Amino acid sequence: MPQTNTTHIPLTSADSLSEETAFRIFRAALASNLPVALWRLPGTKEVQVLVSAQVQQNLPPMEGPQRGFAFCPFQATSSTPNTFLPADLYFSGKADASPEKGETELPSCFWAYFEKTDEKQDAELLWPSHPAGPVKSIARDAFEQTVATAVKAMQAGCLEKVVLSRTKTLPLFNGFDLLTAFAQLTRLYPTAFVSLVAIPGLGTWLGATPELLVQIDRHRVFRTVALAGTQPITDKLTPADAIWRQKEIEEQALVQRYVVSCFRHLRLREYVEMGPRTIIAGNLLHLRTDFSAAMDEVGFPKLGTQMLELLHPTSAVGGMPKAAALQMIGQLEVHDRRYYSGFMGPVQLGQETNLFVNLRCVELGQDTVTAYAGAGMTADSVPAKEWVETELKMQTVLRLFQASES
Ligand SMILES: C=C(O[C@@H]1C=C(C(=O)O)C=C[C@H]1O)C(=O)O
Repeated sequence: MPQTNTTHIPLTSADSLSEETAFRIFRAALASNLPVALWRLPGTKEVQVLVSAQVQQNLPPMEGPQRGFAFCPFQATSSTPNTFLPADLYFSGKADASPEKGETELPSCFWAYFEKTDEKQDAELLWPSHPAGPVKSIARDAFEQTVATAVKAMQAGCLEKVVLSRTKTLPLFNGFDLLTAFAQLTRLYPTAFVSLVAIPGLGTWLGATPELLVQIDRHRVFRTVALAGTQPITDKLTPADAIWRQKEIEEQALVQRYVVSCFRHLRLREYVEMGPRTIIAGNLLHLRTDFSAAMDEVGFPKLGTQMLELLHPTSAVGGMPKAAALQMIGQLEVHDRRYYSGFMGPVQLGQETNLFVNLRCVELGQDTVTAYAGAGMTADSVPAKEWVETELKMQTVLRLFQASES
């Protein structure tokens, strides 16, 4: 079992045994070059894992019957396609559960590695990376100039909000261990969706996101959120004491209105809206409005699939109006976002679908780690503050790579 130095939630021995089974499955999938997803849902302890014999490029309906894991980019291209990993092997991480097989048999080499990995835990894991290598990064001055350009466009009334992102690539430190990093994130961020996805030819992504995109629970209740507005947590500040500036209130209200516009588009009125309230996400506070609708009662049995199509990319990662914001992102960002600010998560596993926006994440190269983070800009944005905000967001995961930064 990998050593972790952050143990906020003590694991019982049954938990650590099933975590170890999930990790063994993950290692065997990497060794046999198979697509694999490992995750821990917010507020739960179980580490779940899924392996596929091969990936599909079309997403099935989110309401079933197909079970699997969706992994989709910000914008699909030939080098970053939408992917769906069918659940050819799924382990729920529950203490009394055993791995369940799906439709397609995994190759025998997977089972050979699965038996073997027990003794060879320390063998170095080789994970897939994107064939084009790390994306471009931007220097502070240039980023701030870019923000200033966007602010001018918003002051001129061309658009209301745009989310601009940047990246930072560091060399990986000696002795970096992928599964230890995953385990550390699960302990550090009990309310985040913690994930590690490795897909041959596409790359390996690790993250702890606070943002739900689409949930369909076992009672067929649909949920989504409008998350935006950011401030750092300080020692004295509890969510109840947080004071928000007009800029953040407006920024979050734009996302909230965007979600409402998606419901309106479907002519659905009977949804429940709660908030906004302040929530904690690692070292940051955000404003969040929660939405829900009982799909069958409101006469929208496919609401999850329909809303997913309308929501992504939300104005929490794109902007408002959407088309103008996406165009500006294409013009001003120097990197391809790949799977950052896309969405991912289990589909119809444990009778639920849970898709999250891929934020607070890093992409792993063979000997590099690239963090991605963005911030919502409005006409009132101050470039230097937006740089700091993206730095803080990157720290959510990059703090595990501190040895890389020295
Ligand atoms: C874009 C990111 O986060 C999003 C943008 C936020 C903001 O602009 O305040 C807050 C939360 C997220 O919806 C990111 O983490 O990279």
